[in-house]
Amino acid sequence: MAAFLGLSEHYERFSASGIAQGSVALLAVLIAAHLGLMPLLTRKPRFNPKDKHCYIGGGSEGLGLSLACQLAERGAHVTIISRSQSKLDKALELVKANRQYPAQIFQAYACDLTDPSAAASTLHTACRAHTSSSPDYVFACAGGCVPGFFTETSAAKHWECMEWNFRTCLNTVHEGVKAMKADGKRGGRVVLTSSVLALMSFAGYSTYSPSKYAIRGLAEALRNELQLYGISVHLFLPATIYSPGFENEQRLKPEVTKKIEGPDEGKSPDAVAEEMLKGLERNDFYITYEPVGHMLRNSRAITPRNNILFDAFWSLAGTIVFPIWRVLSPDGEVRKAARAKTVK
Ligand SMILES: NC(=O)C1=CN([C@@H]2O[C@H](COP(=O)(O)OP(=O)(O)OC[C@H]3O[C@@H](n4cnc5c(N)ncnc54)[C@H](OP(=O)(O)O)[C@@H]3O)[C@@H](O)[C@H]2O)C=CC1
Ligand SMILES: CCCCCCCCCCCCCCCC(=O)[C@@H](N)CO
Repeated sequence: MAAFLGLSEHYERFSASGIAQGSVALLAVLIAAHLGLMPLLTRKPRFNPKDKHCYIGGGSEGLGLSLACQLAERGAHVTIISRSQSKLDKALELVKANRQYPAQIFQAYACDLTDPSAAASTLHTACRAHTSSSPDYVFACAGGCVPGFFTETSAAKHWECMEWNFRTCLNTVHEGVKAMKADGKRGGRVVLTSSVLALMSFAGYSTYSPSKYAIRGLAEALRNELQLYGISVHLFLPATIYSPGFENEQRLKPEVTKKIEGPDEGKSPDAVAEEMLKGLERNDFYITYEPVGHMLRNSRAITPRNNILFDAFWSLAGTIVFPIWRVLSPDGEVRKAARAKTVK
């Protein structure tokens, strides 16, 4: 066909040229990146909580408490925060039961993390028991869900849910990162708890999903920016967790919402906390642990396409273009700035 069109000569010249060889090399790099080989080339410090100060916002129940116990079991110093002192007292006993060695420090502080100044003073107080004035790993787990139909939920309640999830996360992480930066601590980690409902949403979650999408947005910006200080950022995206919080939300949940999320099996807080730790060991940025999460993380989920054909093309183009651009521009520029120490 090419010969018929008189193109064979052009083809031979093209294939011998640097452009063709360069393209093949670029394609090979792309495929390697997509196979997940890039992390092998850019080695990050391994996640090991032993002897580390792990600071958990929302650690007296559910996911945060399970996480606190598992971190204690792995030899970490653990601080848990929540609003209610009575829940904290009970929780701290459970955390202490996982002690591995006498010098492990376990603390619990009552604080409403929606309040930025209370969040700040609590973090600094917790660090006083330690040699370093910043925690090593910060986990933002506080929050919850008030499902309901959009118009049947007051605008004030919508905003309250935003504060409950986004503000508690923001305040915890903001203070933790400022302290790490002031200490010049590298190798710190920040884990933001969002939900699979930050990758798709449907009826009943108009109060909740926006706050979880906001956390996802924060994680995206911080993953890039905190390379300035050598801090890794992770976004945890769990599906249903059978926690005390979930029992409350079930009482308010419209039937239609229950039907839609019916196929989701759900897991215990212990099992979900274990999945978070596995994700941290893999050094994943978006941590998902079941097929629904993996599919949502890699697709446009239930968002309708404008045009199936064009959108399939743009989807493929984006999958190729953005990972390259990320390395060259956002990550490249931030790392360059970090090396040049131009950032104050
Ligand atoms: N359960 C689920 O199906 C899912 C949950 N998630 C998310 O995972 C996280 C944990 O959920 P889950 O384990 O179910 O939650 P729980 O309600 O079981 O526990 C939440 C914890 O956060 C604390 N907390 C809540 N609000 C505040 C606040 N303002 N300041 C300080 N501490 C607070 C609670 O203590 P206290 O009340 O004493 O303050 C408690 O210790 C949440 O962010 C949730 O949105 C994500 C996906 C699914
Ligand atoms: C054949 C098709 C298979 C696809 C199945 C899709 C199942 C939908 C899963 C929705 C899961 C929603 C979890 C909500 C978690 C959460 O954040 C709330 N509980 C708030 O706390």
